[in-house]
Amino acid sequence: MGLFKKKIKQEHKVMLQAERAAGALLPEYHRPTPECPHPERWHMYDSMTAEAEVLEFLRTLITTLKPTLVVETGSFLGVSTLWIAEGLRANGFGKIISCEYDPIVFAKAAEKIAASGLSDWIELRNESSLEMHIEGTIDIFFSDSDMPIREAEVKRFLPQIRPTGLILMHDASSHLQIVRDAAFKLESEGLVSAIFLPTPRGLVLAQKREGRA
Ligand SMILES: C[S@@+](CC[C@H](N)C(=O)[O-])C[C@H]1O[C@@H](n2cnc3c(N)ncnc32)[C@H](O)[C@@H]1O
Repeated sequence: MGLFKKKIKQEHKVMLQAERAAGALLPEYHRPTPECPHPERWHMYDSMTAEAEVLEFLRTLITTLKPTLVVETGSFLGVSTLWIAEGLRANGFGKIISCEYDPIVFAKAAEKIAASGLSDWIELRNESSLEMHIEGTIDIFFSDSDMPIREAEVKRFLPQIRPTGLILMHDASSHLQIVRDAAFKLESEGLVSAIFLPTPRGLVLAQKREGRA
């Protein structure tokens, strides 16, 4: 091994950790921020999957807003995809399209989704959010891929997002400044109105300005 040991990709490392944890809930591990001084009051399955409370919030948003089309970028192991799909199943209609560009992670997510009984509500794609093409109008856009590309991702899909719909940007805490800055920038350019939920990793809820009645 020594010098030539290949660096294991963070996503793959967390994937193996998640497998070993076998669905056990842990206290949230992200460090305190001024807006969220007690992250340990939240829970997580692993450091990539959204906080357990955020997953519950996603499902509730789906049953509250009754979307026809939800788009998620960054499926990871498909956990947030499944919580959203549960909301769709409770509604009795709608679909989520989720993309994951890493083929190894994608294969794991596909396996999990196939075993879940929720496949009918999910279209999982092994592609990049920056190349993905979506037909039709998006009711909820959940941006949860690589942090440096979130601004580009939201801008790419903005024309297709319904003015009464919602844009969610995960990892927007002041600790993970890059997504927070992207949301501030989108707001300062007049593209969206945003609120910043003080969860451990930060969650932006936004609505596009264009077309607002
Ligand atoms: C934070 S994890 C997603 C967590 C997941 N949404 C959840 O809460 O269960 C981010 C994932 O995005 C993937 N990713 C990164 N850049 C991407 C891109 N451009 N398109 C699609 N997936 C991407 C990574 O491989 C990783 O699995």
